[in-house]
Amino acid sequence: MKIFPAKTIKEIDALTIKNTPIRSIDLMENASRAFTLKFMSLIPDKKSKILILCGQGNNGGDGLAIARLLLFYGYHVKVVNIKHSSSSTEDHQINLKKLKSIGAPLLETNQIKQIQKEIISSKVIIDGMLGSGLDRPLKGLLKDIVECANQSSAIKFAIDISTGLYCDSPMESNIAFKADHTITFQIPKLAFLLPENFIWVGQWEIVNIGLHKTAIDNFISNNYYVDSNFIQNISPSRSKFDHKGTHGHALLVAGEKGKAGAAILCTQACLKSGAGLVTTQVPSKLADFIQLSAPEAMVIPDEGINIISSIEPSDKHSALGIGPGIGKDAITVRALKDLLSRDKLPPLILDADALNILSEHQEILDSLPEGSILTPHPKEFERLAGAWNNDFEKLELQKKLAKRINGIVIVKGAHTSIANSNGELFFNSTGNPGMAKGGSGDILTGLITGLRAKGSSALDAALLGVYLHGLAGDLAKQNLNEESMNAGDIIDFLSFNL
Ligand SMILES: NC(=O)C1=CN([C@@H]2O[C@H](COP(=O)(O)OP(=O)(O)OC[C@H]3O[C@@H](n4cnc5c(N)ncnc54)[C@H](OP(=O)(O)O)[C@@H]3O)[C@@H](O)[C@H]2O)[C@H](O)CC1
Ligand SMILES: [K+]
Repeated sequence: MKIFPAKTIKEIDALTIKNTPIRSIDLMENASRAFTLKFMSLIPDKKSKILILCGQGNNGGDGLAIARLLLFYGYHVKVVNIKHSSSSTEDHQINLKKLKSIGAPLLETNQIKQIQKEIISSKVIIDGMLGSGLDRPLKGLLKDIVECANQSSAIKFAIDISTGLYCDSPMESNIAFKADHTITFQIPKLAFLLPENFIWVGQWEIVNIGLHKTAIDNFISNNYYVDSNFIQNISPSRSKFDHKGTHGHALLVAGEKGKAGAAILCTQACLKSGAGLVTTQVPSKLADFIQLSAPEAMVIPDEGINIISSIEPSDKHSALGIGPGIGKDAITVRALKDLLSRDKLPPLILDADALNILSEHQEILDSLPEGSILTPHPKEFERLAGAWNNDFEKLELQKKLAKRINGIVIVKGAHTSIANSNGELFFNSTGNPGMAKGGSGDILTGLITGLRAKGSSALDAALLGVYLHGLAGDLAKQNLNEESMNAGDIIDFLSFNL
């Protein structure tokens, strides 16, 4: 699914109105109906007082239409038409007229005191003040209203996007409506995918409003939201006469004394990727643990008893994953440097301590072969790429690093982002906070290495690996809950059943 900036959404709107064809007021009605149905599924209680705060633009027009629909369904609604501007849009005016014609409880004012009184007495607040048309920081009346609403304990919903939040650029002032839920229209907004905006966005969901498909297809975007439809197009398949030799041979280099678990989890996850063969190289002391915990895998005991001392893939290895639990001993650093000085290498996946070694020896970053995949968590990413002032800047650093290595950079977290060297960004839709535990990253590395070994391109292996890893985490959560699920449980649920 493409992610578009506010400006493009406006253009898609206009093309939808022209080509569907549909009147602009009917598109607003579609959007308002879609919001209302989703809202009703989340708030079935019709007795609690719902306050709808409406601005003078089309976001406010949506708010007025939603009020009419909720009243129709028997909800207890009060509407405030906030007179923050002397003019309002045409569709706003039409919906205001309709609302008045049914005698809806309506307050039209620019008096903060009156609005405060309504906020204090409401159990649910719906924000229809400003949407994607925001073009300057909040101040004056709207700022006061947002501050007052944020102090209320009411459940808060944003129509399309919270008032005060830009769709695709950083906030200039640190104030926006603090939504618990955002119900957005058809196109995900970049702002929703960034950790710093979680306090304003809350849980967010997309509803379809009937935007013109060709218009969406024709606009180019560099940002994508990776959902199950997206993944279905890149999922690998097997054919009848395949054998283990046709599905690649993954080599993993992992573990040091005290970190056998990282190597075990990585190996077990790699075995779930569908790769034909999996070999894990570990310090010799750990070899038996791998053999016992992953009998399907082969093991190469390193000459180092407790550390990795050399990394020597052969022609038969079709991908090489390095890093989980390897430590940063000088001998291991040497082994990684020697590896990267070779002419011919299998596709690489680098994680954990391999990344920390790269951070401390930035010169070897430039010797990574084309198509390498780096999988840092935010702290590892900061060590590699430097600090950022806001999450938009972080995305720029991520794209820059992907370009520098001519490969893929995966920054892990909620909505893990994946950058390629063409300046494209992909945001994952699966996963949950229960996965933020030791070992989770080792599993991702094993899985992506296996997918790469099987023949997926670097980008596809990254997208598929991150998506399936998150999906398995979501299944583990369903069965065990976020607190009690362990990283190892994710492996049990790894599956290509989308
Ligand atoms: N395709 C869709 O997604 C559809 C979305 N819909 C809804 O429409 C809004 C966008 O509506 P729009 O009228 O373009 O914009 P807003 O309602 O967000 O803003 C209106 C005007 O408010 C002024 N403005 C901007 N920033 C501020 C501010 N900080 N303080 C005060 N006022 C502000 C500005 O006008 P000015 O004349 O004052 O400059 C804006 O133009 C979208 O979010 C959806 O909710 C449609 O209903 C259906 C299709
Ligand atoms: K809003």
